[in-house]
Amino acid sequence: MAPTKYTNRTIPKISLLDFGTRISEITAQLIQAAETDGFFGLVDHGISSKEIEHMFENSSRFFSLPDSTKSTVPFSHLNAGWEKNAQVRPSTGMPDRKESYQMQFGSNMAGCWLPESTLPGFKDAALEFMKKAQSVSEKLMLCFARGLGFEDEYFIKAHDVSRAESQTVLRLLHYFEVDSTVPVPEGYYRAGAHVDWDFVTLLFQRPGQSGLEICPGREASTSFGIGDSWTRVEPKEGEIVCNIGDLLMSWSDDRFKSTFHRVKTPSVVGEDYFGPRYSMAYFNQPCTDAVIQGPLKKYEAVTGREFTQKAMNRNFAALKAKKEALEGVMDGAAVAVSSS
Ligand SMILES: O=C(O)CCC(=O)C(=O)O
Ligand SMILES: [Fe+2]
Repeated sequence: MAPTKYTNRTIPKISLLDFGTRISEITAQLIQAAETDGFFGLVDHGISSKEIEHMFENSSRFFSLPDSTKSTVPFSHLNAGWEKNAQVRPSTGMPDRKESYQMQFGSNMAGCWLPESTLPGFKDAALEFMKKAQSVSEKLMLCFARGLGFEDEYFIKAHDVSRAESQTVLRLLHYFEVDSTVPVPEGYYRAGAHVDWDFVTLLFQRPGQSGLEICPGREASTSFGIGDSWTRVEPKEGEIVCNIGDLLMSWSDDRFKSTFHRVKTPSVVGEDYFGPRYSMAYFNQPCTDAVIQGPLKKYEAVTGREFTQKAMNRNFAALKAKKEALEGVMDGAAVAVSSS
């Protein structure tokens, strides 16, 4: 693979400790991070390392089931369910080397949960963890609302997970172990470079299972950050890595930056991590009927449903262009387009 240029950048670390009394200070830090890097690490957020690890154990339980069982809850056009080697990124034109399982709170999950007898306790544990991730997300939403001059509850209402219109997703990810003796073909990524389409993503990683890389800022970026200088983000126990998605970028009239990121396929022995990588991404998606427009009205108002549809269409168009450029390489590959 062509060598990547790396730069050491410090990603802002933001503590949510004493949220009620420190809210102004936290808001200022979040706005600063959102305007510059588009990425930040959250600590003292109220989800313990034990709770995160417990959800990772549930994730491993799910992924260690046979494919024939997981395939009974396949990925659906409602952005829920299981896929394997099927998410093709426009940046690479190749399927990510991974499997993932997406869960939502409401009826979009109909037929996408495994029976209790197959995976006892899993659904309850997942929903409980999702509620915790939601409560952290709502703190961020309150601060972003204040920073943009909206009323405090504005974004929280637009992402109400108790409503049937909710589209918010927890994605469990499993990247397969890589054989260090086999050279990595050009263009292979565990997850190809992309931006997320959501409001803000909360990413949970397991210490030691590295590979996440980010390319901060947006204006100066080349297409998908290829050729730009990247920064590795090492997983730290208890820390949630957050990134601004396209939705918040648009809802802030481009004041906040949605940022390219990817997961490298390990290739350098002694430097990269070749073992399996598990991560979990909580994508804050707008309710289908939420109306999205920034305070400066830079973009036309759209609903949450239209925003998601447009993002999917853009992704499909970019993918089609990439496929045509790579004619033949992609024949027969199934395509899953989802939250990122
Ligand atoms: O696994 C990771 O660290 C990144 C996952 C990601 O960016 C995504 O699924 O959108
Ligand atoms: Fe992502």
